[in-house]
Amino acid sequence: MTAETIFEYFPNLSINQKEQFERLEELYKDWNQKINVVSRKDIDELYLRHVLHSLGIAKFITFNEGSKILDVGTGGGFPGIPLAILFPEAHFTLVDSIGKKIKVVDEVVEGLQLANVKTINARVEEIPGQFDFIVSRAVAAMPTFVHWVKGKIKKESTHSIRNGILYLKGGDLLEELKDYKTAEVYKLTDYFKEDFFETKKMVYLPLKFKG
Ligand SMILES: C[S@@+](CC[C@H](N)C(=O)[O-])C[C@H]1O[C@@H](n2cnc3c(N)ncnc32)[C@H](O)[C@@H]1O
Repeated sequence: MTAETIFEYFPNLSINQKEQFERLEELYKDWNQKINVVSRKDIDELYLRHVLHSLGIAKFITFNEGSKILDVGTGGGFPGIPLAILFPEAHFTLVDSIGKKIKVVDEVVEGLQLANVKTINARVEEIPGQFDFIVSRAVAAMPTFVHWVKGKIKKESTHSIRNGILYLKGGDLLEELKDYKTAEVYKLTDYFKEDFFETKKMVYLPLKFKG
């Protein structure tokens, strides 16, 4: 898959956004050679496994101008970087506890001149601030994750849905979500036709969840 597929799924991109998506491959390849943060296979299929997967969140919600989004355990910048390209008017904070991962993210942010991204090298439990939405992929089981972030979600919403967590997850979520009656699960195959998404889901957990 190339950046062209991203443009087909998201047809209203500006020239600048298209260029940013196109540059991602080169930037990640360069930086991954110096500091290995993304597996070889994942780098070869960057647009499918990382970029399009991250953008599953954007098929569910459009982030407003000025809204504040926290990406917890961003690793090499996913889902935060693709979402920050797509929503240049929203503010993204990308946090990870591993310094070398944040170093790669910083280089990609600089390479793309992404003005709406701030990075923090810390455990999420330690950072201050409140956000409209918390996004994440593949970081911790839901109860642990909720425990980390529940004080970090703003009560007042500027979106048409309640503020909360948007979490990209795979596998059987029944057990993990059994205590979260308000959780909504979306299949990414409803948005994207590639086989890769067959096991991929997104969980929306609105504020005022139990946990
Ligand atoms: C499996 S990786 C996923 C990275 C990225 N979200 C992705 O999907 O490509 C999990 C990441 O979460 C980070 N992490 C785990 N616990 C964390 C915490 N409490 N605060 C911040 N980052 C954390 C790890 O350092 C690691 O980079």
